[in-house]
Amino acid sequence: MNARIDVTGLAAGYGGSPVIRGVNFSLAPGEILAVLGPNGAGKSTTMLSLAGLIGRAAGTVTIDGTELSAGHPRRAAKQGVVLVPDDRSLFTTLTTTENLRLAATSREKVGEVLDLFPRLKERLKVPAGVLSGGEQQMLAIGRALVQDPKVLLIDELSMGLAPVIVESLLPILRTVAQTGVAVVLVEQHVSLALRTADRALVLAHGEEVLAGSADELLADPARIEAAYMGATHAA
Ligand SMILES: Nc1ncnc2c1ncn2[C@@H]1O[C@H](COP(=O)(O)OP(=O)(O)OP(=O)(O)O)[C@@H](O)[C@H]1O
Repeated sequence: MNARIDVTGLAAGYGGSPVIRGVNFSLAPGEILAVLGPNGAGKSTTMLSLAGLIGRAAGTVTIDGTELSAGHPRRAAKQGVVLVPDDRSLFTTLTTTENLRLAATSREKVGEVLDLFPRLKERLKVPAGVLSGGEQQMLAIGRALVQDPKVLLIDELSMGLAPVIVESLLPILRTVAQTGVAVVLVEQHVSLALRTADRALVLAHGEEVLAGSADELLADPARIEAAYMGATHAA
């Protein structure tokens, strides 16, 4: 496979104690991977480590074959790995336009994002803090996309949103992937995530306990349930 991101034996944690161990996956341009697992499984820790916000205790990560800098969020972003964090991290007193322009690599990128999210075009002069939850999530994803990512990491897109809003946002990730971006999606809504993704991996207690194609896993909910309980399966 022509990997856009290749993660091998990733371990990371906080204050010297590893939380995740032995996480492996490869993703080609245009693919979507769902990272699933129960609370505390290490999903966010995986994302924070890939984005350089916490260090790497072990393992290698490459982007288009080049080693990704560890523990340096700005360098990771320059290499094309951009995170939409679960708290969305918007500048709430700045307007939609200002949030996008501050992050953008070019004006064209802002235009592309506004074409992807027409709703934001109607809210350009509104402070981010006044937007609805769904609009804030569009803006958070937009802020990541204007940085022209090769790998887009999205932590809990559905956080605090009504299922109907989540259902309307997830297909946009497929549109983004079709431009060649590899998308890694951490999600609590298992079936929504599997319907959006090409492949999935399930973490439990910081380790990979199940991996497979999204279609395969959707067809076999008992395997997912067992994995959530921490049982290990062959891929
Ligand atoms: N800043 C931190 N310092 C110390 N331990 C942390 C920190 N953040 C998370 N942890 C611990 O790391 C483990 C994994 O947490 P993480 O947030 O990665 O899990 P998660 O799978 O994303 O869970 P959730 O779905 O609840 O967000 C948990 O035991 C958590 O308490």
